[in-house]
Amino acid sequence: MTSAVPPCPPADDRADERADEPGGAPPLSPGRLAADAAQALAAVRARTPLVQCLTNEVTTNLVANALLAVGASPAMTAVPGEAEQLAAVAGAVLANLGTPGPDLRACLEPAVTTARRAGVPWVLDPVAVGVLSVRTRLAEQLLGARPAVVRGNASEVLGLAGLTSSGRGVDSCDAVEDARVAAVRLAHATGGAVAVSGAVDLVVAGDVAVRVSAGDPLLTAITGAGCALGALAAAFAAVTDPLTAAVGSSLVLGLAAERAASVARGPGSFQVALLDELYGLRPEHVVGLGDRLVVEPARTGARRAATAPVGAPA
Ligand SMILES: Nc1ncnc2c1ncn2[C@@H]1O[C@H](COP(=O)(O)OP(=O)(O)O)[C@@H](O)[C@H]1O
Ligand SMILES: Cc1ncsc1CCOP(=O)(O)O
Repeated sequence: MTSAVPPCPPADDRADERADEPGGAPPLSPGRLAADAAQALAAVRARTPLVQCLTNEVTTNLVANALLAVGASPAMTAVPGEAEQLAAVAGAVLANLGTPGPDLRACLEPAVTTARRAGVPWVLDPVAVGVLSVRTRLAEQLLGARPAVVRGNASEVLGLAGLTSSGRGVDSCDAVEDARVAAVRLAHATGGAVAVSGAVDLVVAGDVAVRVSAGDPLLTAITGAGCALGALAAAFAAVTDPLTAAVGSSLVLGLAAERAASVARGPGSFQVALLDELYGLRPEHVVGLGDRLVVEPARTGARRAATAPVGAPA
């Protein structure tokens, strides 16, 4: 593919050091972030942002339904020649590389380039990047159009940053904390947020990192939980800044999953209940979730395992 996307600027290596300097601590508090996330959920419900989804063939239905459940308006449009028309007027664009066939590949670059130029935030979900070569090259090219949010599992984020990963297909075999340095570098290169999903999600934006403890292991027993998270991040990015979008979408999906798991009998009923819980979630359920968040300088704890408990009641 010839690239119309401007090259990604080199990673700001000194940024890693600056994050450790005195005064580098983030001014954000967990309570403030949770309140911002709640406000963003309210804004999604009030404004019904159009989310253009250039996404995979496996999980498109779950992704569309998850977006509808939080109040966004999904459009699964991947027709070469017209994708960029929608990108110019959408609230946000999702670029998910799960099944990057010829049509999707032909749509992605024009759509994200158009979105970038139009000031429309877009989200990159680098499914299986680092494992498979075509999509890895594609993702690297798309990065130049500076996604507001990159959302991937640890192996995908490592692979996208060009670091060694041990992903297996679409699944991660790496620990979230092991992708922290990769997330920091990508966040500095794009100027946006990078969300590494796992038992405890890690969101990095600039010199700030946020660990989000929410979710349930049943999310890993259905296909599309990660895709749904990327889509929710796009819906949130349409109404708020990248950091709040990434943290807010992680909190919302995680909380809905915990509630769904408490009534589910297995993955099938869990998926149905997950949509019900997303639909029923209100800003007042999210506003007090500051205790699920740890805010820290991005490089702090790079060698520490993420051990915050998951599944605690809201
Ligand atoms: N062990 C776990 N416990 C709780 N939540 C999890 C766990 N693993 C993943 N999640 C959640 O599942 C969602 C999808 O993450 P993940 O499985 O890493 O994505 P992917 O499907 O891209 O591999 C995220 O919201 C994440 O927080
Ligand atoms: C199974 C599969 N194969 C190609 S895309 C896809 C969906 C991956 O979805 P998720 O990573 O969100 O579970």
